[in-house]
Amino acid sequence: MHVTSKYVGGSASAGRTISSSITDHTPIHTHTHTHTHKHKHTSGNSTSQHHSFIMHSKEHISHDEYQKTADWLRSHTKHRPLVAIICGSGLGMLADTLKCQDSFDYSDIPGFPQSTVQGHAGRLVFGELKGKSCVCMQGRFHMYEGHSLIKTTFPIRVFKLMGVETLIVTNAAGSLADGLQPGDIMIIKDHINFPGLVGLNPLCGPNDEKFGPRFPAMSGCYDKGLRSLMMEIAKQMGVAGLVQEGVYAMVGGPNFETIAEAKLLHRLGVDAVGMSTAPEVVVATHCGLRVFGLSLITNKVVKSYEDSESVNHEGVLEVGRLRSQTVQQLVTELISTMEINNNENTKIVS
Ligand SMILES: O=P(O)(O)O[C@@H]1C[C@H](O)[C@@H](CO)O1
Ligand code: HPA
Repeated sequence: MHVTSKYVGGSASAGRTISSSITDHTPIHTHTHTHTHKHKHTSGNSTSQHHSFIMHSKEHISHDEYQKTADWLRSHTKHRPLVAIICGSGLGMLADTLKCQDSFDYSDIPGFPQSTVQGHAGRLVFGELKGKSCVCMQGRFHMYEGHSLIKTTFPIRVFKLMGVETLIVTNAAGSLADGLQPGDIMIIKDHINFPGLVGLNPLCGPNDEKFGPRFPAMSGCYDKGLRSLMMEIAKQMGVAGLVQEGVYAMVGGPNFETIAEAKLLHRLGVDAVGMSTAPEVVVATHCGLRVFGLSLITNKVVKSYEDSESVNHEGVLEVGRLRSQTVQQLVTELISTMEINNNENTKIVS
């Protein structure tokens, strides 16, 4: 494997003591925060959102509806992306690095849900990363916002219909593993979809065979080749000490874990916990997308009654900002280096 890019700011040596600028490759210490949360207000009808959440298992979006949104986007942008990126909390800046941008507020895209979480801009950005056409979700949808899982994962099938072949998911997550510190980056090796295990699964309801089979396999849903490519890239960048593989667990949120829940997750072998990603990956795998996932560890999950620290969303966003450059460099290099099918979809329509 040959990784060609040069990096600015990475130390030559791997290991936890890598030093660079204070905002980048240094270990990050979290604090107990006492800020109150500010939520974005949207024009969405909260009553109908709540209703659709309750009705999640009966809700159905037809193939035509996904197609309509895909067609609308194709007619409004010259880009024909093969790679889609979902930006996690505090990681939206990745989209700003795209060249030749066409961007759309979610509220302007027919059929798109609205993002309501602070730190999620609510914009779809098309553009080029290292000459490769990409689409980036600056803000994702979470179950706890009141979206049904069908709505939460709506963009994935739209991307599929637009010709996307690879999905890169990023998220902010709390660590259970002793070896994962705030500021570390976890390549997702596998996930535990807690809502899915009890039937809160976007694939519930009538199966659309045009997207995939009724009973899709999920073993190997995080592409092995891309995982090892990312490790190689991290070594080349001199940040291998910040990067390791692990298991992500999705919980429903929006509250962070109790100490008893944290102990349970730890005993189950969960390395990092968050409130997203698994439904997106399930839908992407169902429709045959290749998936790569990355968690930015923003906090340690409190798992001792002696510990007086507590986590909050502002702290999560802060670590996202501090590590955004490293995450951007890693993802950019992954896209630049990975093999992408070179069919007519890669071309920009003039
Ligand atoms: O969208 P992600 O999964 O990155 O967001 C995480 C989980 C919650 O939405 C939020 C908690 O701070 O960050
Ligand atoms: N728990 C759940 N979700 C999260 C966390 C956490 O500690 N940190 C960021 N997202």
